[in-house]
Amino acid sequence: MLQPVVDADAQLRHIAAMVDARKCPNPRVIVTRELPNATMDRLEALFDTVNNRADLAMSREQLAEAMAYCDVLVPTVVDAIDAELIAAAGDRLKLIANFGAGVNHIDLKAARARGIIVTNTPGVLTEDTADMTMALIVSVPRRLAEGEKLVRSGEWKGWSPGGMLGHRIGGKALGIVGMGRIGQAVARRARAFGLSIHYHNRHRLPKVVEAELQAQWHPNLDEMLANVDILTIHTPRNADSENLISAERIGLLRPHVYLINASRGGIVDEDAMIEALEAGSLAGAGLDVWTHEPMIDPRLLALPNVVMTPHMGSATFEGRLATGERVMTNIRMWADGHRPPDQVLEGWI
Ligand SMILES: NC(=O)c1ccc[n+]([C@@H]2O[C@H](COP(=O)([O-])OP(=O)(O)OC[C@H]3O[C@@H](n4cnc5c(N)ncnc54)[C@H](O)[C@@H]3O)[C@@H](O)[C@H]2O)c1
Ligand SMILES: O=C(O)[C@H](O)CO
Repeated sequence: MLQPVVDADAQLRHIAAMVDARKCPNPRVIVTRELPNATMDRLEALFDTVNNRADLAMSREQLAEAMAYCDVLVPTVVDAIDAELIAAAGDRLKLIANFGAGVNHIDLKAARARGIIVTNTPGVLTEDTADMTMALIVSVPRRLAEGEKLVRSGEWKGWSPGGMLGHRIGGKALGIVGMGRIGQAVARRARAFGLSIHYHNRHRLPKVVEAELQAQWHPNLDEMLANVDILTIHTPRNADSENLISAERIGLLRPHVYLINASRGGIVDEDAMIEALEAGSLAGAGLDVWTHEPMIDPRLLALPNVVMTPHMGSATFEGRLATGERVMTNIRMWADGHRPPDQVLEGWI
């Protein structure tokens, strides 16, 4: 008779002990930046939390100190959690529960090498960011910022047939690069504005979703770029999307095209985009994110056909509270010994 290779009871005891070891009933949580009061209060009620109650990002030294003494770090997009900081983190640090969807400021590979789980907050910011993107899609061709500036200047002389003419968006072709949550939410809005939807994504969407969005898949990004009137970017910034909209690809866009980016700086070659705008080979841009945030290339400030917002795509009171809840769910699930629902893995985001 075959003998079992391992004693099943012993194996179960071993698994139970491992789960217990992972349970962390009252983890020390350090939050790097002031969050909504309700979120900070709940974090303090639920965990052994140290909130940074200042609306100032931590210095690198403060981050290193925090990472030496906590079980869970709650950073935001402005905290560069690079390989060096992760390598120097204390043994206690087991979870980085990011307050936000994008995690390009965290070195996922280095975190995995140290056995540190990283989570984000997908879904709760989707509609707000799509609203802001849609606002940029409308604002740039219709010259909203220029019009607002004219009224404020006191220089407006009244209505005229040729005054403030822009371009209609209805009937135009919208190209969406990155058709995930936000890309799809933008597509829904854009359909209502009469735009036709074209998309390029790492994976093709299920036929039923394509049908609902009336979206046409373009496996070849270059081919899509050469045929759209408005281009909007919604991929995360990752190894594959870095400089995805390169100088060469900007060169494929027709001169009447508007480029919108509410995803991340670094995906679009900002220098090449500015040169195209200055040369008139790109009609305009709507930008919520920047290559060197919060520094803005001064050449952009001089361009009237660029609408600029300060990384505020997800900035709603409701969205911030929901983001906080998502962070707490991830911490609670992890502390109870489960896999947190929003774990992100390098190569999957
Ligand atoms: N401006 C803001 O305030 C704000 C707010 C929220 C999110 N964001 C940004 O938006 C990004 C997208 O968020 P989401 O919730 O839609 O993410 P998501 O994961 O739901 O969707 C991303 C999509 O991009 C695709 N993708 C990834 N890399 C690609 C590549 N190289 N080429 C083509 N497709 C690629 C993925 O397959 C996925 O379908 C976030 O990562 C974040 O950087 C910005
Ligand atoms: O990615 C996000 O959630 C926003 O850009 C803020 O981090």
